[in-house]
Amino acid sequence: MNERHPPRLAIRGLSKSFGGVHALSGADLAVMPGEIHGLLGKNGSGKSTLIKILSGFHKPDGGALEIDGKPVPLPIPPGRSERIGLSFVHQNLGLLPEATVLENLIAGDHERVASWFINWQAEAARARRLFAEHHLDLDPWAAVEELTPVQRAQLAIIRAADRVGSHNEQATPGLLVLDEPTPFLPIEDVRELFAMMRRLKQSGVSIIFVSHDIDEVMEITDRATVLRDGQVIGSFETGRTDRSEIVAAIVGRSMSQARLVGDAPSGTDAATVVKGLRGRFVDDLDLRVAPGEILGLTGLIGSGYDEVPYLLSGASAAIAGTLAINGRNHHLRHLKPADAIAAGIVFIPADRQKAGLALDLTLAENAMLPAIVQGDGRLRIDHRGNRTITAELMRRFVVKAQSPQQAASELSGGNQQKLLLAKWLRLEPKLILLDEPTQGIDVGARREIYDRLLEACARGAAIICATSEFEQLEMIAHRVLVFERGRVKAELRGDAVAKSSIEAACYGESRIHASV
Ligand SMILES: Nc1ncnc2c1ncn2[C@@H]1O[C@H](COP(=O)(O)OP(=O)(O)OP(=O)(O)O)[C@@H](O)[C@H]1O
Repeated sequence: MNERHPPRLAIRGLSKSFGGVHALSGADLAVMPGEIHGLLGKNGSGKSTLIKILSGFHKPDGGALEIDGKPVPLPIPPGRSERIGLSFVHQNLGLLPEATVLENLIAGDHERVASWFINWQAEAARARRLFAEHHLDLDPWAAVEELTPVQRAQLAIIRAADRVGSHNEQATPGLLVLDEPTPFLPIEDVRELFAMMRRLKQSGVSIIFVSHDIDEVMEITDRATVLRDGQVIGSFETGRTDRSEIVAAIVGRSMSQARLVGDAPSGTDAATVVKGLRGRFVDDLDLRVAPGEILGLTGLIGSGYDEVPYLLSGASAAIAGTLAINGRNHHLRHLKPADAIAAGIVFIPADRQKAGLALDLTLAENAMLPAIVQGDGRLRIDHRGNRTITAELMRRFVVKAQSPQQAASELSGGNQQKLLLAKWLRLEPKLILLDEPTQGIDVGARREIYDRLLEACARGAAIICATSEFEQLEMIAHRVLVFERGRVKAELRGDAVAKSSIEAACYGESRIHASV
């Protein structure tokens, strides 16, 4: 980080309202050359709004921007970002899966593809040099859909760095904005990305790293800025700041990370029982979960734990296996999602935008959908009643939105996730299947989600939660199954459900059954 230069990026008094909502109020932010700067804040705190102003998507109501000490007029015209030294990698990475690595690298780079003729061999040689410089093992001719998730993230980041490096009119290495690039990546891959970010930093690139993962922010950033309700609460040197201080700044109060559940409920009379489950990754799995119990499933990537909720809900076809719930036995090969819902099973997938919500519909319409599926097929919709119920769900699940009639697409990512949970828990299901339930949810709202899940348990629901977040399991799981190669490698219960022992079980070699 170079302290003598003017900030790579300086924002002063940036504001933006949507209707009556102050998404951003007078926000200040400074990022130095070669600095990795975290941007933290609760769901709906204004992070995306700030970034969308920088990318030229939103026109701010007021505020000033300087890059490398020079004023830049706002709004930024669409398509100008790279020329002023800014480049963006959003969570979906913006890659074309069917195209090659090389095509993705130059797609949309108008200066490179403006001529009549693209010299593919020369472009491939250039790409190879670029990848070698950044220690990346990428084949320019490989299809992006064949890359691993971390390679895709690396490609998106290197493309952004390359663009800003070559098009920036100020000839500096520029600033990259990485908007939650890691949530679907396992820890080993996150480390690989961090190594790449450190190398970019060494070459003078500045990075804004948006994340809900406080541990990641503490590990990779030099400083971090916290937004709350559209206002900057403060900027911290992460190496010198306590984690709990940052959490308190995010949520506005101190938060305990203590375990929220006690012993698993006793008595298994009415348990959900799965036998002989086989899928693409899961191999001959037996499990049972009692009413009122939260069973966590975890493991390293590819271990198969995250396939289980899809197989038990009919979202993916099982090869074999049975599920007994409520005294009825279901053959999982033939189970359809509608059968699962009728049997009292709900599934909340990780990919809320593609698989969870109808983004063009309103919040109330989204909240109503499961009730239609569950109903008798006759469409008698009580819109007014539904709006009232939705308003109540919004209050209970702390969904920050203007009204039940707002489009789901206008909600911040975390608020979309809370809406998704509200919509399914409204059915008071017997078995709740979750895949990464708090992805993109801020630390304060997580606690509220956990409380809603614990309420569902108290009512007698059983929960199966697949997650790579060990801390989450420590807080809410009565019992944890750790997977390896599609099979259960370790079972942890009671006080043995701790972040450290889950980590040890994932990375350890032997089969362990720890319980207290
Ligand atoms: N296009 C829009 N129309 C109306 N309101 C909006 C729009 N975009 C954002 N908002 C509102 O502005 C506020 C800030 O939202 P923003 O998306 O910036 O939050 P965020 O910090 O990125 O949240 P998350 O972590 O959940 O993604 C929220 O109250 C959101 O509902």
